[in-house]
Amino acid sequence: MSDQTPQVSNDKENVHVVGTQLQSNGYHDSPPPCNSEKMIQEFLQLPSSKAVDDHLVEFSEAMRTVAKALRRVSEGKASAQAEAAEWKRLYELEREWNLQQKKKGELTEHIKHYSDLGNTTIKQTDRCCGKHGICSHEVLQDDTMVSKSKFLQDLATRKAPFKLLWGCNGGKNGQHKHDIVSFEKGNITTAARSSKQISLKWESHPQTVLILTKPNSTPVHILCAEMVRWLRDVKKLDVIVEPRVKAELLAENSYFSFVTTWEDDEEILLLHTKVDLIITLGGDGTVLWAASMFKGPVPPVVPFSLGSLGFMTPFQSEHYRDSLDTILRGPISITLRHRLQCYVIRESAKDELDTEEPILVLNEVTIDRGMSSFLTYLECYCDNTFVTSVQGDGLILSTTSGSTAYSLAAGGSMVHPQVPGILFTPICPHSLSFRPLILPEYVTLRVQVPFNSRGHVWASFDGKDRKQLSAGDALICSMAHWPVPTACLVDSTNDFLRSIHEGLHWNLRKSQSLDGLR
Ligand SMILES: NC(=O)c1ccc[n+]([C@@H]2O[C@H](COP(=O)([O-])OP(=O)(O)OC[C@H]3O[C@@H](n4cnc5c(N)ncnc54)[C@H](O)[C@@H]3O)[C@@H](O)[C@H]2O)c1
Ligand SMILES: Nc1ncnc2c1ncn2[C@@H]1O[C@H](COP(=O)(O)OP(=O)(O)OP(=O)(O)O)[C@@H](O)[C@H]1O
Repeated sequence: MSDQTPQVSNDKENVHVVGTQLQSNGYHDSPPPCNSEKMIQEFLQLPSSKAVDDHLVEFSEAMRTVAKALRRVSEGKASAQAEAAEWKRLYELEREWNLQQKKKGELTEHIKHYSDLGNTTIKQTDRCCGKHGICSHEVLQDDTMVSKSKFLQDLATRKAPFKLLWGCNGGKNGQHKHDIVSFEKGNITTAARSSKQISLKWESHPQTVLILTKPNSTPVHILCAEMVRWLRDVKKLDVIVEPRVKAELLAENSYFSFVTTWEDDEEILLLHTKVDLIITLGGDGTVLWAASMFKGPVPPVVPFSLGSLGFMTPFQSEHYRDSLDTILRGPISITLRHRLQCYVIRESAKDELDTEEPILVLNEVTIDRGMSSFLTYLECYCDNTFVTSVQGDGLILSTTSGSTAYSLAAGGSMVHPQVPGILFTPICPHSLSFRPLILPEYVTLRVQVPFNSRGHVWASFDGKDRKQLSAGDALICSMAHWPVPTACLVDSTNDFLRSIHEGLHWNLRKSQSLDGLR
């Protein structure tokens, strides 16, 4: 009771103030000044005061409804934008598929052969396996561009076909199953899983190798020259290198004149139609570089370690002959590393289809505050649902391959690269309750810079190509349809575990001793 007394007297003051203000506004008469609790109680019972309370309650309810409606409108707009972008992407895939189908009839003998094996585009997922559950790869071919490209014409015309098999190192027991969930006889089971170790089996000998090298490194240059000789003299293969590397090789010895390269960056778009195998000499950055050169399908990548960490580079350069012998013979275990496809939509865009060129990332797209000292303020949507606002240094949307890179440093989980998913990891969030998320691979994420954002933010793609995003701009991100197949030293799981142990010293701890125990 003694606790309540001061509260009543506070109410008394409040009531007096409210009553006076209302009188001056002319809504109703104010109660007389009161000196006792009894009078206050009586006053509170007055119908006029109740009417004021009702007004206030009604007013605050109305404000809440308006706030809810505004929020729904903004969420609705963002989800409509995300949906439109998704429709555009699907439309483009459809168009691309139709074009390929049209061209198939005109293609040369060997392209027909590839095409007959099947196709792995999004529209083809239900048709990509033969009756033995064996998937074949897709060959995208643009004859007009190929005919313009002299260096590609000079190369052997036939690209080595291969099959992809899901199972244990291509063994007979494992086959790719499309139906992960089965409901035979009304019982739902998940007995058949799709993500078994994938194995690549050549159907004819690979003929063309693209070598990509880390620049400005003497050991890399020496190894590259030696490897090119061996591939040509012993393995009788065609070798393509970057223009910079060809110049370096020719400066060393005119013997290397057989090595081909491209003159025009447009020709890079066609490399996938001729290259059987990509060899990278460098670190993880060189693998990212190789992936970034291919905006569509990517030939299998064999990453040799000549960097400092080498998380994605399991092959040792000293043993390159043995490793390449094994790989050229096949079958090889591969990791299909998923990529993310990112679009920027500017505030000034005419409509949701007016996006900038898509950028594919193997590790992650990061949206951060750059040089700005303000907190980033980002509104995030997943398909049609508002996820959260990020207030902190930024946000990382990462692939599972990238889970061991920047996302890991920001507190994200390490995820096996064969797990399909998108990691949503905040960078230094100014909140005690923000934890990283892992979202399923089929979602489309939208990161919106709201109009009340205090500054610009910056998007970077695998640590490169920074783009400024201003208020009203948005970034759309979803899983790309073109993964990066990387050759494994042993298999996906063994390589991943070895990398986290050797590269990151994961869970390194001295063993407990038995000393002192009875
Ligand atoms: N705080 C951080 O950890 C931080 C900050 C910026 C960028 N990065 C990472 O650097 C990447 C760019 O790599 P780079 O080599 O061109 O730049 P870089 O030369 O700055 O090297 C970054 C380091 O990250 C390692 N790395 C790259 N990808 C990895 C992966 N998937 N798993 C484990 N480690 C990986 C590299 O080996 C290298 O040691 C970005 O994609 C980003 O993930 C990390
Ligand atoms: N072919 C290339 N052309 C241009 N730049 C490249 C090429 N290959 C790699 N780079 C860039 O060179 C830088 C260093 O390469 P990389 O990361 O492979 O070497 P590292 O730093 O010694 O190794 P690690 O990543 O294992 O620490 C990266 O920023 C990468 O993007």
